[in-house]
Amino acid sequence: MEGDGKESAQAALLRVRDLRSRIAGPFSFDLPDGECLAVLGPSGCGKTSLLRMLADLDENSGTVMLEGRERESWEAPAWRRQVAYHAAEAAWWQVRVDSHFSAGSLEFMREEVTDWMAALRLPKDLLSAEVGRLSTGERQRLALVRTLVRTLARAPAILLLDEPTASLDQQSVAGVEQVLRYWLRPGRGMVIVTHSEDQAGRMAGATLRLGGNAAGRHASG
Ligand SMILES: Nc1ncnc2c1ncn2[C@@H]1O[C@H](COP(=O)(O)OP(=O)(O)OP(=O)(O)O)[C@@H](O)[C@H]1O
Repeated sequence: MEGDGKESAQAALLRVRDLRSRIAGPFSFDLPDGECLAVLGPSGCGKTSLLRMLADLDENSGTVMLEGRERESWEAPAWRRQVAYHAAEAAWWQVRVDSHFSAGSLEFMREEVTDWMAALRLPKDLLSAEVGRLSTGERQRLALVRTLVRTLARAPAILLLDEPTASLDQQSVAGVEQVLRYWLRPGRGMVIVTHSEDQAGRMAGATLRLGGNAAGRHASG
């Protein structure tokens, strides 16, 4: 995996060149099909900004291509369905957990959701629980289930994960990583922001290290 205009040996699922906003970048890298890129760097260096630009949630310039197709040729809602941003702190706006899933999706994806809940060490009845009674860690893991359900029927699909295990215990971290590894397969790619070198080593084929001034550059394998 590399940036800087050179062709990567493996076809890039996501290609990023000179992506920047007024606060972060420029960023250039290739994400090969079926791979995970870890983004590391000190607080405030622009990691969240990078993910939000990739998802086209914040104003940005530069080139982003998915499967060789420029982002500008996608309708914005279609792009955000294929390139899903998973925030460090997910928003919950309904009383019950299951009200946050689109109609029928939990039933349709029952098998996968059951597997994920088990791997994430979440009792199945939490899906019908009230959000207000959940612990922080339960909310965090349920938010991941929500994001995964959103992406499951998409191809290609990119998952942009902002510190998905930030406040979790070791067993829950292992569960999240297991679920993410299961999710990653041909036609999919993942960018994970983490403060853990160990997690980057376990999850990612390449690492993008950002400097301290929101100016990061190229991925190194
Ligand atoms: N809307 C905004 N307007 C101005 N500055 C912003 C805005 N959003 C973020 N910033 C600044 O841009 C820089 C990068 O923020 P960003 O959230 O991307 O950092 P980060 O690397 O994800 O940090 P952390 O590890 O603490 O989550 C920070 O200095 C932040 O204060």
